Amino acid sequence: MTIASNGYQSGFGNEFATEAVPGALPEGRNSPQKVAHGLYAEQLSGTAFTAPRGQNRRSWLYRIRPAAMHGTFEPFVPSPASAQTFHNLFGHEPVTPDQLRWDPLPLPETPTDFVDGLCTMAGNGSPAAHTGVGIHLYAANRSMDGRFFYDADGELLIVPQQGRLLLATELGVLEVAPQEIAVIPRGVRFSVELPDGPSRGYVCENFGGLLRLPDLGPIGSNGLANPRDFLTPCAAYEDVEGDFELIAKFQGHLWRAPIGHSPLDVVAWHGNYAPYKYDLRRFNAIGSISFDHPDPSIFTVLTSPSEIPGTANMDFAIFPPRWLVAQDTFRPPWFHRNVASEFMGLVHGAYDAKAEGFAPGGCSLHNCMTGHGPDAATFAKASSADLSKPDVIGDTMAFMFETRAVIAPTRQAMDAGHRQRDYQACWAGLQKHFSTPA
Ligand SMILES: O=C(O)Cc1cc(O)ccc1O
Ligand SMILES: [Fe+2]
Repeated sequence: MTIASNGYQSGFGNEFATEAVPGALPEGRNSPQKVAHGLYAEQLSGTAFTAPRGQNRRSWLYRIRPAAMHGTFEPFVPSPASAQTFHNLFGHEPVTPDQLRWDPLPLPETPTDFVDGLCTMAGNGSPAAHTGVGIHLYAANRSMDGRFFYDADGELLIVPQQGRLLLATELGVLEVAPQEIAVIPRGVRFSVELPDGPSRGYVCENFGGLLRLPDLGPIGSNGLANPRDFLTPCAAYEDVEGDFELIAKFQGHLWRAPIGHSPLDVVAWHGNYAPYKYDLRRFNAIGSISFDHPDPSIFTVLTSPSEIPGTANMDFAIFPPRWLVAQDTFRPPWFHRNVASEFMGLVHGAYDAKAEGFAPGGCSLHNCMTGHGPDAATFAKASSADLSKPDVIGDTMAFMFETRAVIAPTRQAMDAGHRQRDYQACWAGLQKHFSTPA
């Protein structure tokens, strides 16, 4: 099953209007007595009805059958019937303050689609509390076939690391390649195809405030991720019947229901609650042109606000290619401890704070007040680098999910064979250089 893409519309959070069949969108009203072409009208709300206008998100869908039409949900049993690895089972045991790092999740050897291939690494908060995040990896080798998924627990920020994803959603088709990201709003049904075969990446499941562009403050009206570079699909649908499966993630657990038709049957829609994608290479990186390495908030692509102004539920920041020109400055990230907690991944190339051991597809976790920073090799090199020349970090794309709450690793992440149990050794070679002056 493949739905052809009908292209994209540009802009972040716009009031989009799109129809795959001319005349399918009602004019001047949302819910006429009879919708054109015999379609059903359905509202999909992503925020409270009464959320302030600037944050209110909803879309009107004109579809072949309403979303209510499916069989009874029962607990989803994965196939092969191994343990369910996609869940929100974090925060129930003591969290180590150690620095943690993992090699890439191995690609599967048995047939595994996107939903089967999700593996929860860490998280905080809960879907019930509408705060926090679930952090997952995926590794898959086949397209979802007759299977559709939605996440009622949060929006999904998907960061492919290997292989493109074709995300066929109710609101249209997104093609997302490594170095691009996609966001699927809470509740939107979709199916994932893998045009490049074995694929893997990262997913942040955001239980909290919807991702938005950060304020720019003194930066001004342009810069960082520019709104027009966000792409939302035009309406595209399929009209197919069959013996299909609808999988829901609801309150931390997976459920399945039979469904006799494809739920990707939205012929037209309008509104501002819709999936989108963004090419991280379009990020306008801004940094120091005098001295000192800035805080990484300067690289925020999207932020999920909390109820405390300036203290995000989750910030999605990237470390893209850029020039380093700062003078009399240790140019890579400094040693630091933060109140915030940091889960990092690497999509491409090498990361400037870690000379070795942080591989594309790998990830690390540095929690609240846990000391971290450049490894010994990076420190030695940068402390004696020639600062009379600018440095270019050309071939890189790292990212961070930074949260205000501690990110608790799951038991399966702690026990995983790909966890680097010797990670702390990367700082062991840092020498003592000081001796008290006589
Ligand atoms: O720990 C990290 O590597 C992420 C990070 C990067 C940076 O440039 C400044 C602070 C920070 O936490
Ligand atoms: Fe850090």
